[in-house]
Amino acid sequence: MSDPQPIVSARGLRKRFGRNEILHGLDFDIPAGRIYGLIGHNGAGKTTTLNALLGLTSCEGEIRVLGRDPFAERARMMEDVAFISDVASLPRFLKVSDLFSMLTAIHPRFSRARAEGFLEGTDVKAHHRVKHLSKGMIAQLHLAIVMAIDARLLVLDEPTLGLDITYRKRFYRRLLEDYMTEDRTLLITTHQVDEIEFMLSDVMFIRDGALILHTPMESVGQRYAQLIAEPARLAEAEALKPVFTETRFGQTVLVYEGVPAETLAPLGQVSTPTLSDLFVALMQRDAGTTEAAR
Ligand SMILES: Nc1ncnc2c1ncn2[C@@H]1O[C@H](COP(=O)(O)OP(=O)(O)OP(=O)(O)O)[C@@H](O)[C@H]1O
Repeated sequence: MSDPQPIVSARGLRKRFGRNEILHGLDFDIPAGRIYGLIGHNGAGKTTTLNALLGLTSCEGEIRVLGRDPFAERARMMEDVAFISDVASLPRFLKVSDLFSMLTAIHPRFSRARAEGFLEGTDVKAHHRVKHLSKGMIAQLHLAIVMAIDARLLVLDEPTLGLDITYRKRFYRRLLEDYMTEDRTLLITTHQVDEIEFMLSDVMFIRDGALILHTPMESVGQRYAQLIAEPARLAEAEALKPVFTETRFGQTVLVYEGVPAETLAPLGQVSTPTLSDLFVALMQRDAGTTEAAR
């Protein structure tokens, strides 16, 4: 059963480092059972947002995770949360078996048997030291640890950094097929938007510390349309006020918000923008013309 209470709830979330305001008052809810992508450029505030909801940094405004204040009740909250930053974050000097012992000691919902079961048939053995594993083997170990933690909220910050495309794809497929249930919620940040688009239920775009898009994936196609304009109809296409225009290989590509596909169809080839196309379009749009989705 999905929980009607949001798993994460933020109101007016602000973060300052000295005189620099990094997060400018974020408002959002993440309901249970959803797979959220938090997407933004370098320095946009993704990690700071994750740190705020993991209780790793104090913030102004209000934030609740699983009904708790993450900063004040971090230990209790983390019993139901799994967080892994990037694959390089595993302690390199430990043997795999020692790592599992450590995790057994520190995480009440870590199942050693499940992690070991997951590694059966891979090249990663209990006696291996992390520092002697290849990046691909580390990815398998990383995934085994993630899958062995029975968490209600799983937070992944650039989880596949440095991995080749095969391992990245495998990582996400196993996560989706073998881990996700309607009682679990996943929040993931990555720069490789195309690779997670297939699994997301919702997306948030963050730019310069502000949410400029927060929407379920199914409504992206209702709100946005992309047009490759026929050259003869370009002036008409531009008159419909695209949010973004770009020339690619001699073709003019325009992205629209709130313009029906039927209106655009006579002017060229219409499609729903991919998440990466939408990201480029909305990130380059003037800051004053964007607005959060809900
Ligand atoms: N401890 C800190 N002290 C001062 N400024 C900081 C600190 N941590 C982050 N920042 C600044 O806050 C801004 C947001 O950083 P953050 O790490 O949240 O971005 P990000 O979206 O995760 O970027 P990336 O994709 O590069 O990881 C950056 O300008 C960064 O320089």
